[in-house]
Amino acid sequence: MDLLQLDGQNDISTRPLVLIIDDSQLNQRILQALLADLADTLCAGDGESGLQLARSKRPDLILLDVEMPGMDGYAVCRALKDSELTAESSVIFVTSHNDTEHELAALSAGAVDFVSKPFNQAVVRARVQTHLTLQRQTQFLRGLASRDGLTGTYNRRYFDQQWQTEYRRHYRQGESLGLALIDIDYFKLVNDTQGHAAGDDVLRLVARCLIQSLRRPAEFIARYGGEEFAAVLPCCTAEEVLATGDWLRQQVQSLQLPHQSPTGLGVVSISVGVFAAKPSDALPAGAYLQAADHALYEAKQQGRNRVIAGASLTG
Ligand SMILES: Nc1nc2c(ncn2[C@@H]2O[C@H](COP(=O)(O)OP(=O)(O)OP(=O)(O)O)[C@@H](O)[C@H]2O)c(=O)[nH]1
Repeated sequence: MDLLQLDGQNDISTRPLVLIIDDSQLNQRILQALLADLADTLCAGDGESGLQLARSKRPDLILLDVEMPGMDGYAVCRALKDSELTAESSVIFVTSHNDTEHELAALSAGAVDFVSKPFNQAVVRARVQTHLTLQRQTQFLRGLASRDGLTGTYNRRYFDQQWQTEYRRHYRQGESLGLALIDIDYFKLVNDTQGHAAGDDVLRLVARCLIQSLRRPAEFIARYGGEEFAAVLPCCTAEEVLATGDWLRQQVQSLQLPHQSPTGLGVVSISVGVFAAKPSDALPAGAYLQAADHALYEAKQQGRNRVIAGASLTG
């Protein structure tokens, strides 16, 4: 299995989804029929319900009418582009206005294209097809840019961004957020005794095992440094983070990868430092990293192949 797809991210094999926001049911039906073989479609009859559907279904492309009761198409487009959840959906305006002024207004609101009504069906299909292809290519490149080339886990840059996002989300929702820092024990000895290529293989196998061992969809693994990984564990209590850390430790040990480490264990093992708490002003995002890192250091000091829970150094 491709590591890029192990956790369900960047899966470009599914059919694209197009959301049609138009107050005319006739237009909705015509567009749905027109796109039936290109994409799955969803319809909304006004801006507000269109926004709600866009947030929950994350369509690849949105065909957006301008004149609608309540929010007009430009306001809907700006709201889509302002939200992290919907900004990546491409928007094509489908409107009875066909002058330059409206075309410019559509593009400056964040749309990628503009089609005038009455529309030529072949042209609408061709434009939708073009933007779906571009959208898929962008998703694929974005996926590659956030991955570590050797192990297929998320990379440090993605971790740094996503950690801040998760921290803010948990702060708003008053939920406990968990973090595990994971380091392969005596990894230098793998390189020294078995060679650098074998070291790379161990990194790949441990990474794959960590990814496959996570059990909840929003959890993810990132390569944090050379032989160090981070597990981000949303909505996770102090008790749960300790249990997850130990589960990961057991899973790596059960791979039974041969290793002549001074522990005498004979197989590759990991040490894990964990920390979980509700975010607060006294506990900024960086404090979790400090606490988990300190705990990881303790796990190494106490003999490795173990999990230690950190205490907040600031709170
Ligand atoms: N093969 C390989 N080795 C790497 C990679 N990145 C870092 N390393 C090696 O990982 C080793 C890490 O060694 P140390 O930090 O000394 O720690 P350790 O041997 O794992 O020992 P402890 O962490 O104290 O248990 C170094 O020798 C690095 O060269 C990589 O991508 N591939």
